[in-house]
Amino acid sequence: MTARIALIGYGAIARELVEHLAPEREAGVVELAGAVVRHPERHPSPPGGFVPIGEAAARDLVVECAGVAAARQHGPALVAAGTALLVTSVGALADAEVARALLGGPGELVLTSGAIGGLDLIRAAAQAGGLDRATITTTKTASSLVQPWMGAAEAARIRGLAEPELLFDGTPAEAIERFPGNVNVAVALGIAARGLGDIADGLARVRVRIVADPRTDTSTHVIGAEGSSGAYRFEIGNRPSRANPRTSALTAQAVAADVRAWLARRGHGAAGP
Ligand SMILES: NC(=O)C1=CN([C@@H]2O[C@H](COP(=O)(O)OP(=O)(O)OC[C@H]3O[C@@H](n4cnc5c(N)ncnc54)[C@H](O)[C@@H]3O)[C@@H](O)[C@H]2O)C=CC1
Ligand SMILES: O=C([O-])CC(=O)C(=O)O
Repeated sequence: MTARIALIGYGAIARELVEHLAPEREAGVVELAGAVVRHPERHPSPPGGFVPIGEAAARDLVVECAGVAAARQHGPALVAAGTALLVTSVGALADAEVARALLGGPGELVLTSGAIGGLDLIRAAAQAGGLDRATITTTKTASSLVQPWMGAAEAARIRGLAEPELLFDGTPAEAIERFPGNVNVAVALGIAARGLGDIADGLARVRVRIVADPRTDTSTHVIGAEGSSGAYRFEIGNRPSRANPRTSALTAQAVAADVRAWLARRGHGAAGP
């Protein structure tokens, strides 16, 4: 049986996902059946063409790869309509009301680990009460951290940095509001660290640092965690996406793996463990 999948967003992640899913499309396991975007005229044509969100809701799976604001705008109604939703902009769940709606069903919600890893360990330790605190230090090229809310002078200063600079040190909720396209991974870490409690409990255990590095060509996430389960450190050095330097290329690869796991769960095809 063919699974019909719609995309929200048709930027770097969505287009790379289309390429990664070529084997499943050729085998007839997946049909990419349209993309929802705000400005079709600014995009190349996606497989299945541009569709309104109401049409996307009728697909077997909707994959959001459009941003935190788009996930908050469209996600709750899709899940309420019973549509399965795979969210890339995991930072959307830093808002408690949005998180409640997304986790409340009846549609299935899948959250990607995206540009990081090690969340299985963090989840297991936290659920056992063995994780007290975690940190994530995200380092990216200076220009990829410039945000629309920064003044022109601040943006130019960051683009012109000669040395690495700490741009942010605080909570995941604050980090995702200020850098929505850069630190969804910090909220994903907080969700894994929730243990058996609320997402807010997990987010409260995480401290986020964002570093602009004018000399790097890698997007790095260094995760530390500790508690009675042990002390852990993961260092992830990702190649940035060619199409969007804010985004690690691993993200679309992770989403493709999530789609394959979802297909296997729904009996649409085989996926390895
Ligand atoms: N979980 C993770 O590890 C990661 C998550 N992300 C998330 O994925 C998002 C997308 O990343 P990219 O593909 O690199 O961005 P991009 O900027 O290349 O593409 C974004 C696409 O979404 C569309 N879009 C924006 N707002 C929309 C809306 N309200 N409704 C419909 N379409 C809308 C844009 O027109 C564009 O087609 C990021 O903004 C970020 O939130 C990105 C990297 C890693
Ligand atoms: O792709 C990355 O390295 C991380 C990222 O942008 C995000 O989490 O939003």
